Amino acid sequence: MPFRKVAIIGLGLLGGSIGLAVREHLPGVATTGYDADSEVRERARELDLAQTIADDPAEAVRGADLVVLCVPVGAMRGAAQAIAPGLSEDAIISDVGSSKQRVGKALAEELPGHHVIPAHPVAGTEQSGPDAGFASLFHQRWCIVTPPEDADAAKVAALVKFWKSLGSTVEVMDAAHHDMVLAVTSHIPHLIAYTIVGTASDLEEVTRSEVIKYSAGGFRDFTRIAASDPTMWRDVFLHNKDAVLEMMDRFQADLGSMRDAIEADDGEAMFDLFTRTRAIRRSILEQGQDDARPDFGRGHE
Ligand SMILES: NC(=O)c1ccc[n+]([C@@H]2O[C@H](COP(=O)([O-])OP(=O)(O)OC[C@H]3O[C@@H](n4cnc5c(N)ncnc54)[C@H](O)[C@@H]3O)[C@@H](O)[C@H]2O)c1
Ligand SMILES: O=C(O)C(=O)C[C@]1(C(=O)O)C=C[C@@H](O)C=C1
Repeated sequence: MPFRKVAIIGLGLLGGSIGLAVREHLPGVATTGYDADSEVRERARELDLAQTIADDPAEAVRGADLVVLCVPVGAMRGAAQAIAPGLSEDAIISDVGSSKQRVGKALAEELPGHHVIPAHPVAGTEQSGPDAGFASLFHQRWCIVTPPEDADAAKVAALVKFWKSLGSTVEVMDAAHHDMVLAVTSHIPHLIAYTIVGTASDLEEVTRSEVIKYSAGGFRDFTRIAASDPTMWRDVFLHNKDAVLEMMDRFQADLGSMRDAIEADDGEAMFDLFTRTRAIRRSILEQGQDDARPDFGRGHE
């Protein structure tokens, strides 16, 4: 492994999981952690999420050859400013943020002359906080690395190797492309879940208790997604605004077409779409990229 010491800034679901995963998969690699919230630091010590938990961000990154920022995307710039005084010259500074263009720009602006290589493990749950982390989170999951054009190839290779060691399949991609793809596959689905659960709870004739009572089926899946962390997702929508708005326009147009099909009793249009979407789900299952993988979901519902 090209790294001797990994510093993790932000010790919630992602940061905690990285700490636990490094201990399991890379036992020779030292870990330090820091979180802006002193209660999270305390809990991280109890849970042993990293070998050392520092009370100061610059102290946490001192001597680290890989620093991974695991804070909400809106907090990345501030976290970069806070670690700057402690960074080694040849350290890689990466992150796990769900949107990449603005995060990459903020990190590059705050850390000129450093090796900034953003990344996004496409792995998570609706849970947050230090108790939510688990070592197998990244198993059989994509991790998308979005290096700037002038990135040092050896440093990119080292980061790719790190994520592979934690069980991920790695793809290197342009940040703008990442943001467009993830807007469709992750950000808009969360927006739809937040909206539909909000709509259901707002409806006067569907009381809150009935929403809970009858949510055993498909609606329950939406409520899981809609329970995701409000700070994280507010930041994602604001930081990937352009791609999210573009995809929302597409989605609204498609929703309008579906409305027209229902109004016109056009069963064929509906049947064709539902057949296509069923095939997509089946191909996802065939590729093994699903919650049905053996070590996922248990104990994290
Ligand atoms: N939750 C997911 O499913 C998921 C999946 C992939 C990527 N991500 C990304 O990972 C990042 C972290 O998400 P999470 O789910 O672990 O959130 P989380 O709420 O579980 O943890 C975030 C932690 O960051 C800390 N923090 C906030 N500002 C800080 C700062 N300036 N310095 C140090 N610590 C700070 C918070 O106190 C909190 O403990 C986000 O950027 C998110 O977009 C999340
Ligand atoms: O499974 C979930 O609960 C998730 O929402 C995980 C999920 C996703 O949309 O796939 C959420 C945000 C991330 O940036 C990566 C993964």
